[in-house]
Amino acid sequence: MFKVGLIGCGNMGEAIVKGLSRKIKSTDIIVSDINPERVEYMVEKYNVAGSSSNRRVVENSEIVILAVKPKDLEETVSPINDSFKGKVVVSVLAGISIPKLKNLMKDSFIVRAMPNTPALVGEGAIGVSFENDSPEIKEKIIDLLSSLGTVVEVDEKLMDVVTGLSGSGPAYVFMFIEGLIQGGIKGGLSYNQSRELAVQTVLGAAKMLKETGEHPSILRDKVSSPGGTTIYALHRLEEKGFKDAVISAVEEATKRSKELSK
Ligand SMILES: NC(=O)C1=CN([C@@H]2O[C@H](COP(=O)(O)OP(=O)(O)OC[C@H]3O[C@@H](n4cnc5c(N)ncnc54)[C@H](O)[C@@H]3O)[C@@H](O)[C@H]2O)C=CC1
Ligand SMILES: O=C(O)[C@@H]1CCC=N1
Repeated sequence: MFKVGLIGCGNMGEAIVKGLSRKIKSTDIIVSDINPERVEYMVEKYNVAGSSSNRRVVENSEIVILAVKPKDLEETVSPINDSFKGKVVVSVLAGISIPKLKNLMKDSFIVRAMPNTPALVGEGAIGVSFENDSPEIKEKIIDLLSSLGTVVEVDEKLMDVVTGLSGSGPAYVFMFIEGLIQGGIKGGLSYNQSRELAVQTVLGAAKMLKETGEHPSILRDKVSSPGGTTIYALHRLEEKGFKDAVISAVEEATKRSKELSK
């Protein structure tokens, strides 16, 4: 019996497997995908077990992680729904509610998680909701998911916001970093110099927030010397509606997650 079976070896599935292999032996993980090349790649790269059969993955695993796209959920689960009996199923599918999952896999325990791709380097942000308050299962799943990064339990009603904030959030940060890099290049730095400086600036700022617990506005003020460069840049960002754009981005992704759940 494998500790974890994962169905769907795409971007998120790979990040999850990479993250989990920090906590459990890769030989305790089995994966499947309709694309045999993805299974082969995962077996080669992460030394996990692989199968062409979703049923085999489910029947031979204690915990089953679903990492297919929302549109593929029914065709993935319906043909093998009897195999989920007695299993703990962790779904990472955006917008798919616990009741909807329970309806498809009646005799299993449903966990809904919203990770993000930094799970690949063990620095993910993972929102998690449980179908009920079973302490044993909660402890086991939170311990397992903690290998992917920081786990935050939320009421399932807020899972769409988690998706909009941290599920999709890495993409917003990548776009911001791209802008920093292009700003550096515009000023004459090489791509590599700009990339190095931009990535470390974002990493450093996030680490400061994490370690000081300070409000972002306090740390932002500490950079803004009176009459200096930063306040001019911040004024420009306000003129361009930077913060409003970020808030709207989270709102739009949240809205889309709600639409996916219809
Ligand atoms: N990419 C991300 O940053 C995040 C994705 N998610 C969720 O993770 C899920 C997967 O997203 P991605 O990895 O980005 O998509 P993806 O398209 O990269 O991966 C999905 C995989 O599922 C496989 N698949 C499709 N139907 C299947 C079936 N019937 N049986 C077995 N495998 C099947 C596909 O071949 C593909 O490899 C989605 O539900 C998404 O909402 C959640 C958080 C973050
Ligand atoms: O874009 C998506 O639908 C998935 C869910 C959160 C991040 N990627």
